[in-house]
Amino acid sequence: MSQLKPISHLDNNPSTPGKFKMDKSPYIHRLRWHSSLAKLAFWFFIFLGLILFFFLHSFSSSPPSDLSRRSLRTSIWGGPAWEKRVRTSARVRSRNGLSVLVTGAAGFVGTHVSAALKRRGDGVLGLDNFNDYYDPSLKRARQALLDRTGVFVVEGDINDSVLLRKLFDVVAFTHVMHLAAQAGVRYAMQNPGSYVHSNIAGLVNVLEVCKSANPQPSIVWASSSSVYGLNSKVPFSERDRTDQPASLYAATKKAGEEMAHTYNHIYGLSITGLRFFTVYGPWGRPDMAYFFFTKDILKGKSISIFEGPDHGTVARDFTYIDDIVKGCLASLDTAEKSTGTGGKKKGPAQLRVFNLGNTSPVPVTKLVSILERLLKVKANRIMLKMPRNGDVQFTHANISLAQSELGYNPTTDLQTGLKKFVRWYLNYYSSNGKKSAG
Ligand SMILES: O=C(O)[C@H]1O[C@H](OP(=O)(O)OP(=O)(O)OC[C@H]2O[C@@H](n3ccc(=O)[nH]c3=O)[C@H](O)[C@@H]2O)[C@H](O)[C@@H](O)[C@@H]1O
Repeated sequence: MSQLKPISHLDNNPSTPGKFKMDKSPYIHRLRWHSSLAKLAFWFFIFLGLILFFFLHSFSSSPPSDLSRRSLRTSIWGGPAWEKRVRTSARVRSRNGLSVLVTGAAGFVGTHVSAALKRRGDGVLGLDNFNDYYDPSLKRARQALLDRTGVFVVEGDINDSVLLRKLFDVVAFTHVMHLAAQAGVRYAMQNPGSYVHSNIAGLVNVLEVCKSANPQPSIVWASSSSVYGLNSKVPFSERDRTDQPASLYAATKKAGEEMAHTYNHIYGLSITGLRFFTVYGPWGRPDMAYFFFTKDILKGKSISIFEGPDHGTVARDFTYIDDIVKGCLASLDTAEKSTGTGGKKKGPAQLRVFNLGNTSPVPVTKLVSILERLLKVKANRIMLKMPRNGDVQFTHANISLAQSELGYNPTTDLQTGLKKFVRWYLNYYSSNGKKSAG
């Protein structure tokens, strides 16, 4: 009997030394057949028990890693009403408008870019997984803001290729503004897997879906000034070396730029990478220094300010969000069409990388002084030697390429931008006293 074959095969396998000494009478044979079955069942249940144990254990360990939190998250989507919302949100309302899928739409830059696109009549659909890297209630508040402007944010992960393909089935997006990422330089030491999950696997998934979409969209995505790493030539130009990342975060962004090259080369995807320089402003990210310095100064808590070797200045080319948004929109507007169809390249396609910075680095000590003045509270400063945590001592953007190709021209200095941030912060966190900055 064919069913017996695997068993007899198992029987011939000398897994226990005594097995082959047994009598081969039919009765004994049946007994042996039953005992093998019982053994199989026994080991099967032990195996099942072990799987169950590890499964439950991974749930109960606290706190769960960011990666596990992400992968456990399920999104609810689909159905005619959902598709209608998707279509309505992505509908273009101006002549020659774009139809843009914005990933990371409930993030800091994603919210501002989505709102700006919608305001000028482009079709916008958001996608965000609402992970809890920082307070998700802030992301929900941004979502509510977008909802009021007519942007629907679908809850889902960029690694979910079924969802992404579905979105492209429903809407023929002309552009993808890919901003979903695991951000933060220092957190990469705590949760490296989350960077691989979002910035490597997630990006590949987005590129895979875009390459097979018909028509292929043009892609603009967020790289980072951190790719310059240990580069000491200032200001940082797109032509400078970027092969010495100082953090895993930077390494994943650099890897993203290389993968962009590959997808452009093989599939004809039009891709533009934007190296953002320390973006700040209203609705910002609570994991960034200007944000948690504000919170801690107001609470009377001490703040650690990093300094370089020999008390060297640590400085950043802080860039205001409105300037970044202009750079993002200009990148979308100047993006050429992808050239592939059916997953095949038909001709050379555009591949670009731009610095989007402010061109005027400011020491972190000066940032703190501005905050003190705006908040009318003296900070309790603790000067600390910069820990080896992925930080670099300074950043400074050369923006001449973005100026000539995109017409990018940042106009907001740190004092002006922080004033707007502080106004937003006080208003957002003081309203009814319920919210807290974490
Ligand atoms: O430009 C970029 O590409 C990057 O900008 C920021 O990274 P970073 O410039 O390190 O911004 P913050 O984390 O806000 O730090 C700003 C400055 O404050 C300093 N710092 C930070 C934390 C702290 O406790 N003390 C302190 O002095 C840092 O060394 C840095 O010089 C973002 O967090 C990254 O996601 C982004 O990719």
